[in-house]
Amino acid sequence: MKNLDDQLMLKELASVIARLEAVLTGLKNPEAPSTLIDEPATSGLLSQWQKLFYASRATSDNSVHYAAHLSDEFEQQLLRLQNSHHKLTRLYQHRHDKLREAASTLYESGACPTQGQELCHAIQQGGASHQEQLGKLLDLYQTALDILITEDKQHEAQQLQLCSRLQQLVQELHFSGPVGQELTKIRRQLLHTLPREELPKLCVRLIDLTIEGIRYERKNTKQFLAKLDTRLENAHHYAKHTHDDGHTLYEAHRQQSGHISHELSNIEQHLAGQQDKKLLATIAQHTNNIKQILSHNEHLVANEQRLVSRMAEMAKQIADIKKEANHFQQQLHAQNDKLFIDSLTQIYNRAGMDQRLELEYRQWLRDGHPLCIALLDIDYFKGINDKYGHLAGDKALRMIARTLQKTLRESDFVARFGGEEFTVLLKNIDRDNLDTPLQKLREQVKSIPFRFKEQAVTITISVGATLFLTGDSINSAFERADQALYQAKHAGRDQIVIN
Ligand SMILES: Nc1nc2c(ncn2[C@@H]2O[C@H](COP(=O)(O)OP(=O)(O)OP(=O)(O)O)[C@@H](O)[C@H]2O)c(=O)[nH]1
Repeated sequence: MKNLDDQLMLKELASVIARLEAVLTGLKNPEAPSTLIDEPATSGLLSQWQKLFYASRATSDNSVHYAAHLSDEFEQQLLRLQNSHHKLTRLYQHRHDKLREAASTLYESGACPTQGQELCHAIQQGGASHQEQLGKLLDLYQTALDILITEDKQHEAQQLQLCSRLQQLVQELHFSGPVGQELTKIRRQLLHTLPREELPKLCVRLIDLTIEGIRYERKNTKQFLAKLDTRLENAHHYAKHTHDDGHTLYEAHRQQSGHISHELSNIEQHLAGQQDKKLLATIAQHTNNIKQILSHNEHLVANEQRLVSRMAEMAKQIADIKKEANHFQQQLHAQNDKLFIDSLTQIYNRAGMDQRLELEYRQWLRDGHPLCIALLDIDYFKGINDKYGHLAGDKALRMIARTLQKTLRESDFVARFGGEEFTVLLKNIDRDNLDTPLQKLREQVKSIPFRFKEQAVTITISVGATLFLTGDSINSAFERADQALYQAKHAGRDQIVIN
C-alpha cells in the first residue's frame, strides 16, 4: 500500500475528470447552427428574379431565355444549398444530443465524474492515512495484548484509554459499503469500555476491515474507470463522425457556392450584347443582390468551417482524456497487484494466496483435476535470528522465497503465508508423483550456500502437504496440510509428510 502512489493516481484521476467536465461544459454551449440560414431573404429574392424573367418573355431574346434557364438552375442549386444547410444543422443537433446524452449518462450513472470525484475524495481521505492507520492499529493491538497478559492494577485505566484511541481511529476510517456499516457498529460499541479479552480481537478485526475497505474502494474505482472508458469511447466516436460528416458537407457547400458564382458570370456574359438598357439595369441590380447573398453565404460557410474545426478539437480532447484514463487504469492495475505482494520477499503475500486459493478451489470443484496444497516452514528460524540478527533472517527469507519460486513450475503458485511460513499450490499432480516436486523444493532450499558472520549455514524446511479430496472445503484441506506439517516437525524436521 504505497500511499504516495495512491495520492498521485487520485490527483491524476481528478485532473482527468476536471478536463472531461470542461469538454462537457463546452458541449453544453454550442453555437446554434440553426441561425446560420436566412431562408425568407433568399427565397424572396429568388421569386423577384423569376418574375423579372417571366415578365420579359415577350422580348424573347435568346440571351433572356438563357438567363431564364439559368434562373431555374440557380433556384435548384440554391435549394440544394439550403437543404445541405438544414441537413448539417440537423446533424449537428443530433451529434450534440448524443454527446450531451453521453455526458449526462456520465453524470447520472455510477460512472459519472461527480460520483467519481466523491469516490476520489473518499479514497483520498482514506488513502492518505491508511498506512498510518494500519501502523497505529498494530500498535494498539500490541497494547491490547499487553493489557491482557499483565496483571497490572492500572489496566482498567489503560483499557479505557485504548477504547478511546480505537474510537478516534475508527472515526478516521472513511469507507463506504459493508465495511463502512461494520465500522459504524464498532464505533458505537467503543462508546462503552469493552472487556480486555475482547480488545485484541477487535484490533485484528479493524485491521482486516481496513484492508477490506481499501480493496472495496479500489474495486469501485476500477469499475468507475471501466465505465468512463466506454463513455469516452462513445463520445470520441460521435465527435469524430460529426467532424467527418461536417467536413464533407462543408466541402459540398463550398463547391455549390462556386457553381452559383460561375453561373452568375455566365449570365453577365450572355447579357453583354443586350440593347435593352432598362432590362439590363434591372437584371444587374438583381444579379448584385444575388452576389450579396453569395457573399453572405461565404460568411456562413466560413462559420461552418469554424464549427468543423471545433469538432475536430473536441474529438482530439476526448481522445487525450481517454488516453489519460487508460494510463490511470493501468497504474491502478499495478497498484492492485502491489496489494498482494509481500514487500520483503516480493512474492505473493497471504492476501494474494487467499485470492488464488479461492480461484483454484473453484476450478477444482468444476473440473476435479488434482490440486495440492503444501505448507512449508523454515526449521529453527528463531535460532538464525537470534544468532545472526534479524537482517540475516530477512536475507534468508528473501533467498528462500526466490529459490522456491525458481524451482516451481509456471502453473504452480507460492506465497509467503506469514513469518517464516510459505504456502505452495501444485496443480494437476497426482498422489504418486507428489513427492518428487516437494522433495526438490526441500533439497533446493537446503543447498542454498548461506554465509552469516563468516560461517557457512545450512537452512532446512519442513513440509506438510495434502491433495484436495471429495467434500473438502478450503479450510478442511488447509487443516490437513497443517497437521502434516506438524508431523514433519515432530518427526525431526527437514522432511515431507503428505496426508
Ligand atoms: N528476520 C525475520 N524473522 C521473522 C520474520 N517473520 C517471522 N520471523 C521470525 O521467525 C521465527 C519463527 O520462530 P518459531 O515460530 O519459534 O519457529 P522456528 O524457530 O522456525 O522453529 P520450528 O518452526 O519449530 O522449526 C521468530 O523468531 C520470528 O521472529 C521476518 O519477516 N523476518
